[in-house]
Amino acid sequence: MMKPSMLRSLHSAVSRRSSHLARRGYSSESTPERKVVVLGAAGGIGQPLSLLMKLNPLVTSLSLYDIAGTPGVAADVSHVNTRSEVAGYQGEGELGKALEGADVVIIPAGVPRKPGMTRDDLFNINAGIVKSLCTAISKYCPTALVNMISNPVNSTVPIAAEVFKKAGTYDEKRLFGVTTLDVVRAKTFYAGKANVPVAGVNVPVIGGHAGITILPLFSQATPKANLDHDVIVALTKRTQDGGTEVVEAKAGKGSATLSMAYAGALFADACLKGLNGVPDVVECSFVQSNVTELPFFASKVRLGKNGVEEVLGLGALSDYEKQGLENLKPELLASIEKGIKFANQ
Ligand SMILES: NC(=O)C1=CN([C@@H]2O[C@H](COP(=O)(O)OP(=O)(O)OC[C@H]3O[C@@H](n4cnc5c(N)ncnc54)[C@H](O)[C@@H]3O)[C@@H](O)[C@H]2O)C=CC1
Ligand SMILES: O=C([O-])CC(=O)C(=O)O
Repeated sequence: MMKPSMLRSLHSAVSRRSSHLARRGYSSESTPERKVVVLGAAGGIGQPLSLLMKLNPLVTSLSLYDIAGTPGVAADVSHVNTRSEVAGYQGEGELGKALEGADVVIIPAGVPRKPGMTRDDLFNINAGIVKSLCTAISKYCPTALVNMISNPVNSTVPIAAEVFKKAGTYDEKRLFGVTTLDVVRAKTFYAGKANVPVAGVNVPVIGGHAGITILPLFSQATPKANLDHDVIVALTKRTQDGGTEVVEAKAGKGSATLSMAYAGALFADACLKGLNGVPDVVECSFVQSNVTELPFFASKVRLGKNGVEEVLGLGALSDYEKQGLENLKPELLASIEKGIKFANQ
């Protein structure tokens, strides 16, 4: 029999934990039912991302789809004792069932790079995969928020937009290119150079998601640090080449999967919080935009009940960043136009 004093302290520990979770938007009893779908769930990103989404208390239904291998991943993840129910779907015949009723669809389906390749070299295979998956999304869950991870993001997001436009389901508020890994890297590399605890670091990253189109704004990084210009240049280059650093280290065995799963889970969590009405959820993402003359652009975005609540401006840029912005525009525009052209062929 528990003593009353022990019961009181247990009760206050539980309420401290619940109010802490509620403050972070995680009050599991009161949050609505949310279905999250992972397309490409048996892949290098898909598997750890599925696990991380299983750990998210905002998710009530987790739907794992791939062309092969999903029954095993779903059975495995389903044993984790968290809130969501897990279901695995395999092959095109089950895609509709996988998608029905989705609130958020995360897409890490497609081939990854090998050393010596650019992200654009993935276009020929991944463009077709994304086109067919988005066609299914427009049919089975046209109001879901779509988190596009498949590369080249600078082209796959415009492809998705065109597919949705053709189907009459396009809403620019609901389509996101996931650029969170660029932010994750910029924060990590900056904390190392600035010698500050990484947990408190913020660095916006704008532009797109390939090479020089990735533009971290270290002039806006917090906490402030007086880094020399050559350090900023090196940090910028390392952030832009972060993907290649991993591709080379994996030496033919693919690209970033674990850090990407982490980044994808962070972004999906932000989307869910926005849907649930948590205020002031801001993340960088590649979205339809008019902050520059380009039709799609990554910048800070406020997330809400309809997806994108507001695309935020770029803020003040250093001369170095202004130059980087001008330099990235032709490449980013060409990738966007390539995606639009492909989708309309
Ligand atoms: N946005 C970002 O920051 C990042 C994007 N990526 C990209 O994510 C994609 C996936 O990378 P990995 O997981 O490493 O590749 P992977 O090859 O390990 O996994 C891809 C999965 O997609 C599945 N797939 C292929 N066609 C499909 C279809 N039609 N429907 C459903 N699933 C399908 C495959 O069966 C496989 O399980 C790549 O395009 C990669 O470049 C990777 C890292 C970061
Ligand atoms: O570099 C790649 O091919 C994968 C990717 O997008 C990243 O790691 O940022």
